[in-house]
Amino acid sequence: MKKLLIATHNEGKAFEFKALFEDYGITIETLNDYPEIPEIEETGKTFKENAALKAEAIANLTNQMVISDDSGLSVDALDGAPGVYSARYAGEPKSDANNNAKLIAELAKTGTTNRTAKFHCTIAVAVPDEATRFYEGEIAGVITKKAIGTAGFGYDPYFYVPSIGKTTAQMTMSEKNLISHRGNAIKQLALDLPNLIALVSK
Ligand SMILES: O=c1[nH]c(=O)c2ncn([C@@H]3O[C@H](COP(=O)(O)OP(=O)(O)OP(=O)(O)O)[C@@H](O)[C@H]3O)c2[nH]1
Ligand SMILES: [Mg+2]
Repeated sequence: MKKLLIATHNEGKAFEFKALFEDYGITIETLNDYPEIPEIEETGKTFKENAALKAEAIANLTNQMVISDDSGLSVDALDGAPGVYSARYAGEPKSDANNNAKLIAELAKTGTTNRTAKFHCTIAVAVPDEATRFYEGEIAGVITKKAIGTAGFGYDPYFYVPSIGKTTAQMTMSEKNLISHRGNAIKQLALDLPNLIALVSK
């Protein structure tokens, strides 16, 4: 297994996957390398449902093992929002800047001092005619009032990790990958790598 297709258009995720899989000698392709593949609608109500939708559709279209990532931010004071709508919280077309502005406005509206949140990531691995496998990861944090840091993507400038003393946008990619929801999900996947390699070489 030298090349793996990640069913994503998100360059921020793709960068993190590339760095994480490099350590295993695996090269990553994304949907940006396959412009002919149509957009898969994320109609699921959970990260797991959406991750399955994306991985299974693309595995069936390309007849190969495909990995997907469905992830997002859940804010306690907003009853778990933006959750599965994280990428399109402020509507289409997707915009990190508009999503962050809405997040800060919605939190301010509640008048609460509780700014705890978590990032969640579900990775799905689909192979045609096989049961899809899932790997999950989370990281806890606190939403800042102002943007801090310029690295990463999405909500990173507003996601402060108390145990590290930085937002995820102040971390290098390897620092973030060591502790992040995506890094933690990939650690679970890595534990299962022998089974995945057996699946793909069937
Ligand atoms: O600051 C962040 N740091 C992260 O590490 C992170 N991981 C996820 N997110 C947010 O959650 C959405 C995923 O939604 P999502 O899983 O549907 O992905 P997406 O639509 O961006 O791409 P695709 O993989 O579906 O093509 C993203 O767009 C972001 O807003 C993150 N924000
Ligand atoms: Mg998406």
